[in-house]
Amino acid sequence: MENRIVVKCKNVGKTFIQGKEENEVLKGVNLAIKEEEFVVLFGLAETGKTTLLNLIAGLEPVTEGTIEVNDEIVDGPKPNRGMVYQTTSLFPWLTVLGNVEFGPAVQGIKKTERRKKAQYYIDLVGLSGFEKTYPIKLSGGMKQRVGIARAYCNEPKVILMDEPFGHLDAQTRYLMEEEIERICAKEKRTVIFVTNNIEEAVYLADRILVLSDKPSHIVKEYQIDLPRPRNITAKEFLRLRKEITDFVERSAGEVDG
Ligand SMILES: Nc1ncnc2c1ncn2[C@@H]1O[C@H](COP(=O)(O)OP(=O)(O)OP(=O)(O)O)[C@@H](O)[C@H]1O
Repeated sequence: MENRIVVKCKNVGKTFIQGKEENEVLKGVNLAIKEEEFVVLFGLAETGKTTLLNLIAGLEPVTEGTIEVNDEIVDGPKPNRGMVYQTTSLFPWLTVLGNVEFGPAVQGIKKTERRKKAQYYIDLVGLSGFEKTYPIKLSGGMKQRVGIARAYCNEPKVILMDEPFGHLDAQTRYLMEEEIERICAKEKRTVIFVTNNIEEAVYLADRILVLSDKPSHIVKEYQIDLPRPRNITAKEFLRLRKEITDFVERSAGEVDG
């Protein structure tokens, strides 16, 4: 059976107004993302990837068009959309367990039930044994694991990840890409993942949506049907990586001159 559509953007536009300046960042964005699909938003710097993610999260209002998540118009943040940021803003006064169970606690889920849930996701992200540790004692990669567990623990319909590995060193980044692949295979969710790293995009995505320059819209999409886990040195992987890079550079070049 065809998976149903969970996220829909219809003719979405976003203009920021700062004083007398108007900055039209997105214009005519149309997309449809299926249940359990892993979609990467890819584009050069400042093409509005984070802005689009924030609109889908309901953290910013659209200026034009509509966004629907799970058949509901987005008009503010909701627990059915979980965010994982580049620098994970963990609560420093809470332990790993406290951070992960924070969402369910706010939603009023009883202690035994939310503990069980939190423990499941802590184990899933490979942090068993660190339940009582405070964020200050964790490495960057471990903090991102907590951020992922925290997002999953709300059991959202859609997980939105904004360059979650952008600040990690290369080695940890590779490891976390493998980890997210493993986590997604076990806990199927709809994921929208922002990156400007092409290798990461091809490694993780079921589908890559390429954003144009500002005002941005989706200029191209690539269905990535390579078997998982993917081999970053495989011929087809390298071919796709080059094809997408060439496309993005060519389209940027057309605008530049
Ligand atoms: N809250 C805001 N107020 C005003 N302008 C904003 C705001 N958020 C983003 N912008 C502007 O929107 C444009 C796109 O920024 P955005 O961060 O969405 O791009 P991006 O593709 O995610 O960039 P990068 O890859 O560099 O992180 C930029 O010109 C930025 O200045």
